[in-house]
Amino acid sequence: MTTYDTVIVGAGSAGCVLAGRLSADPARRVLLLEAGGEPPLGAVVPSDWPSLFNTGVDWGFHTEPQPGCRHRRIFWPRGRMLGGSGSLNAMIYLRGLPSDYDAWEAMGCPGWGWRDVLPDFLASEDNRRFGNHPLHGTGGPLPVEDCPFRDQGETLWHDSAVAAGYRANPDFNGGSQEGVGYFQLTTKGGERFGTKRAYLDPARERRNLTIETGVLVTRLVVENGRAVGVEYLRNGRPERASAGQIVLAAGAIASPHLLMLSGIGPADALTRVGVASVHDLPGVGQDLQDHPAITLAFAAKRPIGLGAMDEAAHRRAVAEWQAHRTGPRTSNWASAGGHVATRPDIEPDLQLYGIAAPHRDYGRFLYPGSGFTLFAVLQRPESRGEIRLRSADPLAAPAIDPRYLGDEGGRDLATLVEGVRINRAIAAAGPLAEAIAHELSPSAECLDEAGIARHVRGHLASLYHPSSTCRMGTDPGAVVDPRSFAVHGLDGLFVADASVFPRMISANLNATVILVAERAAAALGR
Ligand SMILES: Cc1cc2nc3c(=O)[nH]c(=O)nc-3n(C[C@H](O)[C@H](O)[C@H](O)COP(=O)(O)OP(=O)(O)OC[C@H]3O[C@@H](n4cnc5c(N)ncnc54)[C@H](O)[C@@H]3O)c2cc1C
Repeated sequence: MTTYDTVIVGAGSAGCVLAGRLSADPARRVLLLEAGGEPPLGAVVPSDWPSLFNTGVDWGFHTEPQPGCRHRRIFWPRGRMLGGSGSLNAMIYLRGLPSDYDAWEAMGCPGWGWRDVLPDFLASEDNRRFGNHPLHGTGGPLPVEDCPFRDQGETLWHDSAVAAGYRANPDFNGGSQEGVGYFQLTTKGGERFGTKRAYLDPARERRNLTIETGVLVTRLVVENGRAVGVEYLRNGRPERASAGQIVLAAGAIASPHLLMLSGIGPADALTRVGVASVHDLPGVGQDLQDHPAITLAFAAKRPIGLGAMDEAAHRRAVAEWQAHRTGPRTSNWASAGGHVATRPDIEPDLQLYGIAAPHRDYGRFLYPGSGFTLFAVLQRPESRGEIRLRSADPLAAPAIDPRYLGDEGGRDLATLVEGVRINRAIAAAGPLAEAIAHELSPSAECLDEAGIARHVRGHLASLYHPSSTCRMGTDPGAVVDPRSFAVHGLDGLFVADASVFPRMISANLNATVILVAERAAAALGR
């Protein structure tokens, strides 16, 4: 058994940052353990991320049946490769609202307010459009740029949203998030550029960094209140590594799962499935939050943009990408969007997307021909769910129960119903009104309030943003210390990934996951 200074579990968005930063100290021996392997070509070509779903690089989870969603199990892809979910995400770079981080601070996380986190966001950013700017950084490891390709259908959506009364916003990470425009992406030279490329690859030759892929971590070894090592399977055979610091960066599902498999979590629940309690920590796996989304699809009167591409046009696009790293394959197909408020007195509570192809569930169900899909995504869900152990077997997935639309007041459902109305208003305005032939089934049949609510319950999908299952804080339900990232009550054990968010943010998560990992690396390196 080899001994390291730091073992990092999971080479995802956060794990790659941690490995890159911590191994910069040549005196520190770092081991990075990852269940998956090298990302395939589909993780490099920006347009191809949905094609990775349900393949070997996707954990391909499903939720428990959701009572609020007609008892459907909802699909939750997660990356299983170097770069993790950041190797199959849509690459959108968006920070939360300043009020999100101020709320974190108010929840008992000193130093996490907007004033404090902004400099750290800027330090990791290398913005290729805005350059030096009070709200943007240059020279950081993470390239941020405009989507290199814009589809005609995306422009039509944008102009219709403006015609429907939403203001054009040239920079969602600028002074205000509100309005419609185009998201910036973490791409460079026509390729995905997540934290694997930005932080891990430059560190891979370091002699003090060992990267083990294809190994499944099954348990943390805790002795006398201190985490001293990890157990993992390589080709089904058990191995073990020990270290002074064990850092969980396995994501918002697997980090609480591993804690619970190791006896760290709500003692009663662990005992019920046959795991001996090592450290009773009731908050582990609790407070699960996600961004639920509802879509409407529309057929176009005539071929437009992406939907107009025939077999030959797709072949040309592939050839163009192969030769020059330009053209349609550099698009994430989700760069047109924005943020709107459903009530006059609040900050934007819905994120919108205008996608230039008619589909459901991120292309898993495609309608033939040209058209549009309009998304409304709930930004600050009130529903709270949990990750719990289904069994003591580390090879069994945990139960994922976000309890969508489970909030008592029904605010989550009401906001998504309003999102459907907003999207119909956009579809009926400006150039989309001209281009659209009709709304497609099944949403087309849902017209009154009750019908729209039925559509939301029957077709809500995830935007794939689980968070907060090992949240930072100092209250009895908190799991991680907001300054040191240490698991409360144990020595040598830390968590640094999307699971430590004290509360969901009003944006896609990756930029904030990188912030968490940068801060954890600084804290662990001290
Ligand atoms: C399809 C999709 C699209 C998204 N689009 C965007 C977007 O456009 N913009 C944005 O900001 N966010 C987006 N997100 C969210 C964002 O990518 C994630 O929130 C972020 O990547 C989470 O980072 P993480 O480090 O917490 O976890 P992950 O990146 O998921 O990393 C966890 C890593 O741990 C490994 N692991 C897990 N368990 C074990 C184990 N037992 N042993 C060994 N290794 C293990 C996993 O294989 C994985 O590599 C998207 C997510 C998905 C899934």
